[in-house]
Order: sequence, then C-alpha cells, then structure tokens
Amino acid sequence: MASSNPTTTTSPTESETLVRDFLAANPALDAELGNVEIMTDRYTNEEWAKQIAETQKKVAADKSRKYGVPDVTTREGTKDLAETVDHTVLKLDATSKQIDDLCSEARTEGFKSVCVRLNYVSRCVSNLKGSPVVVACVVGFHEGTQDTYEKLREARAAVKAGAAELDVVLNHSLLTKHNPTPKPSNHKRDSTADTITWKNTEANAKPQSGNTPSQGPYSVSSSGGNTPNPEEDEIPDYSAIYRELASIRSLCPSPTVLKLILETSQLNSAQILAASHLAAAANFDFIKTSTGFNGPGAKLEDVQLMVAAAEYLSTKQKSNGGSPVRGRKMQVKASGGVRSLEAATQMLEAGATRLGTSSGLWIMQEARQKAEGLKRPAPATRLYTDDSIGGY
Ligand SMILES: O=C[C@H](O)COP(=O)(O)O
Repeated sequence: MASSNPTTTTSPTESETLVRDFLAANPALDAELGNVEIMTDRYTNEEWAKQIAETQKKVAADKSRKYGVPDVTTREGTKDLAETVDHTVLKLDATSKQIDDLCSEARTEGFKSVCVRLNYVSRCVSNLKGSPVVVACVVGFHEGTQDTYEKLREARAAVKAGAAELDVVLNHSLLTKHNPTPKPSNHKRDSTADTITWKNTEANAKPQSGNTPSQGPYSVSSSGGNTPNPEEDEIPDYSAIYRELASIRSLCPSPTVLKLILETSQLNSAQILAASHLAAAANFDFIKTSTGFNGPGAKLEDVQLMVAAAEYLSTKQKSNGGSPVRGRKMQVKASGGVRSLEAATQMLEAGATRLGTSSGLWIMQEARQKAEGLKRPAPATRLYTDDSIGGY
C-alpha cells in the first residue's frame, strides 16, 4: 500500500498518481514494497526555480581544493582505488563472453561494481554470487528521454533481477531546450554502436558561443551569446524532472543506490547545478557526469562543481530546518573518458568518490606498475649497486 508525505492539497499530485498507477499495474510489487512512501510534488515550478536560483548563486567550483587519494604504492591504497571503480561495459554489441570476463575481472581486482545494461543484470548477479562486487544497471540509457513510466519499468526490472545500484540518465533535454548550450566536442569512440551515437551527437550539436561560465554564480539565463531562443525566458520544467526522480526513488527505496547521470557535456554550469539540486531533493545517492556515449565525458571542472554542489546541498537542509533539500551528502561519480591512472587520480582529487570506466583493468595495471617502480629492489636482484665491489 502506498502512502504519501503530508501535503496541503487534497487531490493526488501527479507524482502520487504516477506511482499509484504503477503499483496498481504491478500488484506483486505493491505487496513486496509494502508501505511505499511516495515523494510528492513538493513545490511549484516557480518555487523550484527560486530555490535553484539560490543554489546557482551560492555554489562555485573550488578549483584549489584537493581531496585525499589512495596511495597506490601500497597494497591498501591499490585496494582502495579498486573499490572506487564501477567496471563498465555498456556497448550495445557486448557479448555474453565479454560480460562474463567483466565479472571475473571485477572479482579479481576487487572493483566496487560491474555496470551493465538491463539484459545482462541477472547474468552478472549469478556470476558474482558470493563476492562483494555489486551489479549496477543503467536506466534510460543513453538519451534519458524515455518517458517516466518506461524508466520506472526498467528500474524495477533491474532491481528485481538483482541490481543494487541504478545509474539513471537525466532527461537533460528538459533543461537544455530552454538554454541550449552544447560544449565543444572532441570525443571519438570506436565500436559501431558508439559511432552511431557519436554521429547523433554531432548532428544534434548547435553552435557554441561563449556560453559556459567557468565559475559561479551561475544563472539559468547566463547562456549569453546564443542565437535568441524564443523559450529563453521560460522556466525549464523542473517539476517534471523532480517528479521523475522522486517516483524512481519512491519505487526503488534505499538500500538501492541511485545515481543520476547528468550528461554534463550537454549542460552549462547553471544546468548542472539545477540537476544536482533536483537529484538531492529526490534523495539520490550520487550525481554522475556522463554516459560516455554523448559528447566528451567527465571534465575536471564539472566534477569540481558537482562536488561543491553536493556539499552545499547537504548543509542547506541543516541550516533551514529540514527543507527544501536534505542532510545526506550526495557523492559524485566521474565517468566517461577516464582511461588512465592520472585521469582517475585527478577525478578523485577533485572529490569524486566513484569512477565509471571501461578502462579499469588498465588503470589498475598502471597503479601496480607505479607501486613496483617505486619499490626498492629486493636484495637478490641488486639492480643498481653491488656492495661487494664497493661504491658510494
Ligand atoms: O559510465 C560509464 C561510461 O560509459 C564509461 O565510459 P568509458 O568507456 O569512456 O570509460
């Protein structure tokens, strides 16, 4: 049975209707979830806009702040690094063999998770039985524009199949159609599926012109320089975004870990902050940069901004008596194009706590090489000096 948060309205809100309809169509789920707490539409679009404007005004990326990173010259540090990695294969043409290899590599390396599409979740769950590696599944991949009901169906199917974490693609078009601000693209992929999506990205790209402020405060209308957009002064449909996120959270309660993929390459800083605000309000656990299939992946400045946003949004609730966001701090996952130990280290230094990468094996290999390179040679090898013949 579903119950909702206290609300001043008597008729059900759109979120309530959506979740109740979903449960009515899935009675087994309704019984399984028991007393679902529906996160209702808490604010009007104008109220969201006001709150988001405040976040945009207050939050700026702190480029000088460096977070501690695992010391990969130690065994413990290498283990810690591995535990940040979501070992990822999301190609449409991935084979069962590749998925099986992904799982056994994740077990061997001690990665946090394997991140796959829905069709491979149960295979991974059975491969990883008895290991601490969890299964993460993407939802709404990779465009994010599927309708909410479809995303709910996908999310629930993934949880039913055993996924512990869901990486949900934001419907970023709801933000960008008001202030389209594509960023420059120099991303190249190699598989056939990737090439197709890359072509789509290029086809959809609009001219870029001085539209991405590198530091706050950021406002939604800060896109200056674009061709005038008839919708420029309208407020993006924040309510629709929140409704989608909140209904996914309502039907996939904790301990399911929810990550929101913002697709930062498609957003300006103001839009990144708006999405972060709504993710926090809907109790998501992570904000994540990229799908890896649409424009460039994780950029340092975006990770820095998201980390600052997560920090601000977590303290905001404490300071204003419980509303409007929350007290638990979201984490940040850097994903897309993280292909080397150096890139991984930079993202962690910027405050990311999770890395989504298809290059996890290579990154670990580099970490081991670094550890070995710095180790003093064992006495038997005596590579650099020979005490028997004297020397300094
Ligand atoms: O979330 C994960 C990304 O799809 C991985 O992207 P990548 O292949 O560039 O590492």
